[in-house]
Amino acid sequence: MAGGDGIRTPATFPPLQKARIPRGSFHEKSLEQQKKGPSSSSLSVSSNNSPLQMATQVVQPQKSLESPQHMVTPVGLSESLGSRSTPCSSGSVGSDSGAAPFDICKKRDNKCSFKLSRSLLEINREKRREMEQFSKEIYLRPGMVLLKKFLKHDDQVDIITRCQKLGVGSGGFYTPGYRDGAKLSLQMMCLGKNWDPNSRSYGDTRPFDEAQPPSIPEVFRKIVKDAMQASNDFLKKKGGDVEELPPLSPDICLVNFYTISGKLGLHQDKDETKPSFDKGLPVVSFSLGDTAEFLYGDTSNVDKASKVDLESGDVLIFGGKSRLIFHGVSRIKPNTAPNWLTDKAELRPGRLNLTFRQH
Ligand SMILES: O=C(O)CCC(=O)C(=O)O
Ligand SMILES: [Fe+2]
Repeated sequence: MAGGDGIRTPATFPPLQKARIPRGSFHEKSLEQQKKGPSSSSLSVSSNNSPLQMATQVVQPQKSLESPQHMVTPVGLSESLGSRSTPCSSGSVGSDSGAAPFDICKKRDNKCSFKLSRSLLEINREKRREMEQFSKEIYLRPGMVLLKKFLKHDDQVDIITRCQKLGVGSGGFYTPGYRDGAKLSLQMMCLGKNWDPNSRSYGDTRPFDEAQPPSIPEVFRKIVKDAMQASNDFLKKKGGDVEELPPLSPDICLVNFYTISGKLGLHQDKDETKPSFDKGLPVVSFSLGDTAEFLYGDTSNVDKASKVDLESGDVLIFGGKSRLIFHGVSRIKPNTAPNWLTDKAELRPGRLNLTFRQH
């Protein structure tokens, strides 16, 4: 995440425009400006629906969903609009370090879990049916590949379990806050290095509680490596002048948990280093749980963005010519997580996302 004009600082809400916010942040722009697109984007504007995108069912977003008001949850409105309105949100906010840790998994209730749990036979049948839908690769645009259903079932459960444990410990999930009181509609945890949304920079500890981010589990790195390999094998097979992506050795992983009301405004991931960008080192993103409507495009103008669903098990890679693409999550589709996953991993309603980068 991170970055630049838009960083994960989605949107504008009228009262926030007066607040102290970093120059050039997405907060700074008026609603109208955001609809029109940035006046000084670092990327050139181009219309983006290539025939390939159409062929891969990438569709233009519905305008009503992309209203910037939806992308930010100012304090005071969070109870009705933001992630806090759902029963499963209880993470600490910014410097509010006394709050209970946020648990991405449901509390086990022994009394009712017996009655509600589905039979093993049923779960296995569903798992088999899911596995029959083979993984496939989708070329979204130069430098951007979507590996559908790349994460194995057991890996998905393992990733959730590990993130749950890390998330309730030191350096675990919190609601990123801003000095101006606006906060993102998600819970965040950093692995490897801390990304600070206020200064938009990486550090060894997070400023509000001095906690050190947990390290990136080795198994996560291995999956990233396999995904890069699969993506490059696919690009090689495609041939033509399609660029392959340089290998990533991630030292940062940002973990986001979106409740069903979670969102993330269009932004660029541009707080990593120049050598990282110059090499076009990709961002590798894992999706687990409920499906996200993911937007991407050449500007922060939501009306010009393309849209693709990210389902549980999907891995999205954007590097090379797409490394600085604008991207965001316009909504989470409730009740779309596979039943076998919610049964086994007991993930709360919502979506877990991990983005790996190299500083
Ligand atoms: O949730 C996602 O798919 C995107 C997350 C993201 O863009 C970020 O963390 O910077
Ligand atoms: Fe991002």
